[in-house]
Parts: sequence; structure tokens; C-alpha cells
Amino acid sequence: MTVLSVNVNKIAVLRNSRGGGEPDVSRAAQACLDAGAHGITVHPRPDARHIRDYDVYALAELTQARAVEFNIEGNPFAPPRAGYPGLIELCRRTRPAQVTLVPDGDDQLTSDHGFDFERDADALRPLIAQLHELDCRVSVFADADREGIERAAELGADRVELYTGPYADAFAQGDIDAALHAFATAARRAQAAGLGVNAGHDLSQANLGAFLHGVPNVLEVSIGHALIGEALYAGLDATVRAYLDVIEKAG
Ligand SMILES: CC(=O)[C@@H](O)[C@H](O)COP(=O)(O)O
Ligand SMILES: NCC(=O)COP(=O)(O)O
Repeated sequence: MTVLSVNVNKIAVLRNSRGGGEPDVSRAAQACLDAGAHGITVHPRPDARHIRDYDVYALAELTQARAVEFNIEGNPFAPPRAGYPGLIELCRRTRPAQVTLVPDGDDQLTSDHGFDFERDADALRPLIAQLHELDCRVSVFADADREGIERAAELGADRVELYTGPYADAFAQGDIDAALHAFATAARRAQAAGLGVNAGHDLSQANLGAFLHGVPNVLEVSIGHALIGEALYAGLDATVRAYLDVIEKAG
């Protein structure tokens, strides 16, 4: 069965918008695990607009205590700066079960493409080896429509994470057949090369089922943006009622 790793970046975004500690990222992660999520994902960025280094340390402790997978995603080439020790150093300090390497720049709103394994081979190979020495499984972010996904295996990667943004766009346009075919083909090619296949980006309750139905043997999906948004809708009714209860009891 495919495992679900919940990306809690968006909880940090909300917290950072006010300063202080609420909403609490670790508490939200605990709630996800209590509900049955198999793991927690974060994608810290050098500008610290989402998850911060201290969140990574706290979540590493939490996931170790709960014996669930911690997946840290990020750009291994982004240099360290104040408050961000760099992806590899964060992994050295926290030893996540899985690291997902993503080639995104600071100026990107969010991740929007995978690696070019031909071009990035020499840079990726030693980083993957370094992460293996830290006992981390290494997954690399990949486009379904780019040639050469198999090359990730030659670089030493254990898995690829298929960038599902284009699938989500196709789903929104009501036209998924070509996209699903491309993703299923990429997954099969990766699996034939010995790679495990993860998937993520813009997956949601609406589009996830068709994806898992159409793409074989997806080991893990990491989902954040839509899941946290949906959680707000699911929780608003009970929360507003709880406030009204407080007001009624006070009056
Ligand atoms: C690699 C990937 O697709 C996710 O890590 C994504 O980038 C998270 O999105 P946000 O950074 O917008 O939370
Ligand atoms: N790797 C994808 C991820 O962690 C979450 O992406 P999204 O659901 O926030 O788009």
C-alpha cells in the first residue's frame, strides 16, 4: 500500500505570518500521526519562509519517538546562511529516514521541476553517497516527461519522487489520460531500473485516487498544500461551534 507522508510546511507559513509559536508545527504533525499518517515531510528553504531549522530538529525528535518516517526535501546546492545550515548539514544533524533532493531556487514560489539527471549527474553522485553514509534513503525529484529517469539509479539514488504538478493541472482541466500515461510510463521505467517510486506536489483528495489507480506501485505520496487547506474546511464547523459554546457559557 502507498504510504502517506504529510508535508507540514503550510503550518509553519501560518505561524510565521504572526511570529510566536501558533499554530504549533509539532502539534500539527502529532495530529497527523495520530490520524494514521505514516510519516512527516518538510521542505525547509534557505529564506526560512516555511519550515525553520528548529522545526526540523523538533520534528526529527518527534518522528524518532513515534518510529515513523521523517522525509526532508530540499535543494542540496543552496549554500548555508544564517538560520539555515544547508540541506546536507541539516540531515547530518537529524538523520532523517529519507531525504528528497529537489532542484528548486529560492526565487521559486514552490517546486516546479525535477532534475536533469544527465546535466546534474556529477553534482548529485557525491551528495547521494554522502547521504547514504548518514543512513538516509535518497529520493530525487523527477519530471515524468523528461528522458533519462533511469539515470537516477546510476547515480546511486534509491527512489525518484515524480513531480505531480503537471498531473494535477491536467486533472483540473478534466483531461488526465495523456498525463496518467506519461506518469505510468515514467514509473515503470524507474522501477525497471531498480528505483522505488514516490510522488508529490499538488496532490489532493480529488486527484489522488485516479493517480494511484493509474500509476503502478507508488510507494509514498507526500502531500501538504491541499491537505492543510482541506483540513481547514473540515475543522471550521467544529471550531466555530466551540467558540459559540465558550461565548454561551460566559453569558
Ligand atoms: C518537492 C515538493 O513538491 C514539495 O516539497 C513542495 O515544494 C512543498 O511545497 P511548499 O514549499 O509550497 O510547501
Ligand atoms: N513532495 C511534495 C510535498 O511534500 C507536498 O507538496 P504539496 O502537496 O504541498 O504541493
